[in-house]
Amino acid sequence: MADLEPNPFGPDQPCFGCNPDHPIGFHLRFVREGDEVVTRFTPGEQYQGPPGIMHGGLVTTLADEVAAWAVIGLLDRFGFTASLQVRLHGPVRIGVEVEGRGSITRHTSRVAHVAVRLAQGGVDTLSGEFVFAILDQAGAERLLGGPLPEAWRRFSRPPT
Ligand SMILES: CCCCC/C=C\C/C=C\C/C=C\C/C=C\CCCC(=O)SCCNC(=O)CCNC(=O)[C@H](O)C(C)(C)COP(=O)(O)OP(=O)(O)OC[C@H]1O[C@@H](n2cnc3c(N)ncnc32)[C@H](O)[C@@H]1OP(=O)(O)O
Repeated sequence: MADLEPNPFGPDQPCFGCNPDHPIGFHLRFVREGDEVVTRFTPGEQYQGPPGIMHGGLVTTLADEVAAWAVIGLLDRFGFTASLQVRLHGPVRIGVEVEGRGSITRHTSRVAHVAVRLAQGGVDTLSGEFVFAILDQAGAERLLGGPLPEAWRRFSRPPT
C-alpha cells in the first residue's frame, strides 16, 4: 500500500473532490493497493438528499473522483470524464465510512476505461464504469481554455 501524492496539481487546483482546502468539497486522499486506488470517506449531513442518505448525484461524484484518480495514480495521466454508467445498489448512509476502489479495465494512449466500487461495511452501494479521454497538451489547453501550467503537462498524452 502506498500513499499517492495528495495534490500533484498544486495548492491552487480547484477540484471539488480532492482539493484539501475546498470549503465544501470531499477532501479525498488516495492510496494505491496493487492494481487499485483506494479512498475512505465519511459523508457529512451537508451531502444528504433524503434524510440520512447521501444524495445520489454526490455519490456519483464521489465515484467519478475515484475513477479519475485511478487514471492519475495507475496510469500517471489525467483523464477527462467522457461517459459514465453507474448502478446504486443501496443507500449510502450519512456518517458511515465509504470505501471507494478504482481500477483500470482497459486503456489505450487516448482512452481509459475504469471500474469503480463503493461500499459501506463491506456491502456494495455503487458499481460503475467510466470512460476517460486522455488528451495531448493542445487538446487539454483547448478544453481548459488556456495554457497548461508546467507541472500539469506530464499528465497529458504525448503528441502523435
Ligand atoms: C491533461 C493535462 C492535465 C490536465 C489537468 C487538469 C486539471 C488538474 C487540476 C485539478 C484536478 C485534480 C483532480 C481532478 C480529478 C477529477 C476530476 C474528475 C474528472 C472530471 O470531472 S473532467 C471534467 C468533466 N468532463 C468534461 O468536461 C469532458 C467534456 N467532454 C469533452 O470535452 C469531450 O467530449 C472529450 C474531450 C471527452 C472527448 O472529445 P473528443 O472526442 O473530441 O476527443 P478526441 O477526439 O481526442 O477523443 C479521444 C478519444 O476518446 C474517445 N472517446 C471520447 N469519448 C468517449 C466515450 N464516451 N467512450 C469511449 N470513447 C470515447 C474518442 O473516440 C477518441 O478515441 P480514438 O482516438 O481511439 O478514436
